[in-house]
Amino acid sequence: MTNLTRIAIVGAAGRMGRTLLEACNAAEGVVVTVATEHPHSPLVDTDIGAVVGIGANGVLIAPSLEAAANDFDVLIDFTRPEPSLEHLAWCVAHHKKMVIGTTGFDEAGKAAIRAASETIGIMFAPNMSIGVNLCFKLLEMAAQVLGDTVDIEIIEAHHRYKVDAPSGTALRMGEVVAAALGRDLKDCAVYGRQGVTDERNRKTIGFETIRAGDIVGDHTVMFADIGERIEISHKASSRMTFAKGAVRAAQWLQAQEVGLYDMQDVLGLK
Ligand SMILES: NC(=O)C1=CN([C@@H]2O[C@H](COP(=O)(O)OP(=O)(O)OC[C@H]3O[C@@H](n4cnc5c(N)ncnc54)[C@H](O)[C@@H]3O)[C@@H](O)[C@H]2O)C=CC1
Ligand SMILES: O=C(O)C1=N[C@H](C(=O)O)C[C@H](O)C1
Repeated sequence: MTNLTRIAIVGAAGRMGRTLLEACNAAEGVVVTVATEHPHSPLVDTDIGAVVGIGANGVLIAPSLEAAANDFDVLIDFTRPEPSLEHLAWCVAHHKKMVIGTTGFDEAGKAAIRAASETIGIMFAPNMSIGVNLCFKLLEMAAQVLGDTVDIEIIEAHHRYKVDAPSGTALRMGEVVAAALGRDLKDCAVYGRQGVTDERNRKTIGFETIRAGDIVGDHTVMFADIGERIEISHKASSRMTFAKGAVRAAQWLQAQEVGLYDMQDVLGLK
């Protein structure tokens, strides 16, 4: 009986894919046995270790998961919603466990993930850093103590290449705060402001998005009253914090039954 977890990384040449390979390489008990990229990528058929700069490891980048059914235990997916849902369907068909870090799913995509978790084990989280998941707990406490007396604003900043807004983490922060206040985020979210806005409605939760340069990922939730304000902030300075969390999640998920889990489950924060 071995504790080795064999990992497949899809989107392996992306920003997170590359960092995941480095994280797996540095971790004990995991080995990357499968790597894929978009079928039109010029990197298909090249060695992923050589691409990432950690030295050739004999794992060639494949254009799909088609030939990989017997070659890994847990799939890690940080791509885009559309390919993630294709990978999800493949994992259901082949009874493979899946860690999903992709953000930007619509309601139908999230429903597909929930449905798939009746057949396979899935760990789905918009942010896999320990710090952000601790912040979710702090936010819950802050919202419960401060109640409806404060104005709540969520400010996030990311690199120029990010394609979804607000970030998945910012939206989850909004959900956590809204739930603690007995609100539904769908009814109280305000995304940006412009022109004549009228005075602020204290029951709303505002979102502001910054896209600039190479910012890895900053999130601040502001609880502002008259006379004082509290800010809970997290700033990621390296993608390795997300990658280490994803690798930890894959090892944890290997031992779990069918079901839908998040990073709070992995970290024992529930
Ligand atoms: N949950 C978390 O902790 C984190 C989540 N993310 C999310 O992860 C996602 C990816 O982020 P990045 O790595 O920055 O993006 P990226 O654009 O650098 O990487 C995505 C990769 O997926 C590849 N890809 C696209 N279609 C594919 C297919 N059919 N098969 C295989 N590969 C395919 C692309 O070619 C690209 O290399 C985003 O949704 C982002 O928001 C990012 C960081 C942390
Ligand atoms: O796209 C990114 O880079 C990140 N995306 C995640 C999100 O949308 O919350 C997590 C992290 O902040 C980096």
